[in-house]
Amino acid sequence: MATIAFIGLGIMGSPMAVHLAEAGHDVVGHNRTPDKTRPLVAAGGRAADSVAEAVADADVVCVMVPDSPDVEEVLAGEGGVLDNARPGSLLIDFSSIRPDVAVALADRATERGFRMLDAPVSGGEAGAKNATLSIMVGGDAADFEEAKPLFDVVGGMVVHVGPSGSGQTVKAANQLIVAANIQALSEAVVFLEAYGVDTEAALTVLGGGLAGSKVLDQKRSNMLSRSFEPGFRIELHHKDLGIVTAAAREAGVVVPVGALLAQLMASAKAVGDGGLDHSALLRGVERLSGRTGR
Ligand SMILES: NC(=O)c1ccc[n+]([C@@H]2O[C@H](COP(=O)([O-])OP(=O)(O)OC[C@H]3O[C@@H](n4cnc5c(N)ncnc54)[C@H](O)[C@@H]3O)[C@@H](O)[C@H]2O)c1
Repeated sequence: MATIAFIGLGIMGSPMAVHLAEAGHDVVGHNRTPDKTRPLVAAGGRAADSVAEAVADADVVCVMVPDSPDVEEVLAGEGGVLDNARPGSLLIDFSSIRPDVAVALADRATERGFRMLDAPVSGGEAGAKNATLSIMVGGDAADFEEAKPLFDVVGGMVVHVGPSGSGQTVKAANQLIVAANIQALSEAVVFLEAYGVDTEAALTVLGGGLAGSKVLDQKRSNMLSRSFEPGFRIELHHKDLGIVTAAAREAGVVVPVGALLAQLMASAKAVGDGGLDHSALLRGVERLSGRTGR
């Protein structure tokens, strides 16, 4: 059993760390707001007051924080992982960040004697709670094989997709697909309601055909009941669409739907919806259609 430091115990990190502790690993968690360590401690893990304390004895360091600058701070900032973990230990970044930042951080980690994998996840809060996440892993194949038993504790579909940064590139594609799916579903729901169709019945039959999706299964109740507690915040998905559009531009690939989705999410943030679940893109459809207030 490994000693695992887990930095970032939010919506995703907390249940992931709990699963690792329940699997028998010695998990030491740290979060900027300390009360978030409670579920891990209740599951037999330990809480640390700082990154330095959490990583001091770790064989493996897991990171699950919001954005590229957060991962840079946790790894390379003052009091961070690179200065305080044991060289040789394996660093796994589960956060969704820019692929170029992932590559740069892996290079810095390697220079300091660490090994590093980028391992962003998909499956949402439900996937984290049920340990059924899809995990797309970039980095060295031997390091992936070493980490695979840990990935299997928190994940369902776990795939090594290529060298360092590849996991983040795949995750960017994932976020483009999910956002388009949610926007289309939102538009369909508002459209069906405008015609007075029984939306429950409609989504049930749609779910059995080619329009069926995990997005439909997981987000239909949020949309129909207009309950948008996250889940996955629009502001985080907007961050991911920024990654998609920048990386696509860099590669000379045109992503008009991605660019539009980034604008729609920026509009949602501008009206104060950034902290809501991404299924609240439906509110934007209602606003544009003059159908608010349901
Ligand atoms: N929520 C989802 O459905 C989902 C799904 C897949 C991927 N993701 C990705 O996973 C990552 C985390 O998302 P989340 O929804 O769990 O976010 P979250 O905001 O709920 O959790 C992030 C946690 O990190 C902590 N944190 C931030 N900076 C820190 C630092 N420097 N030191 C210690 N703790 C720090 C925060 O206090 C917070 O508790 C993001 O990159 C997101 O895009 C989220």
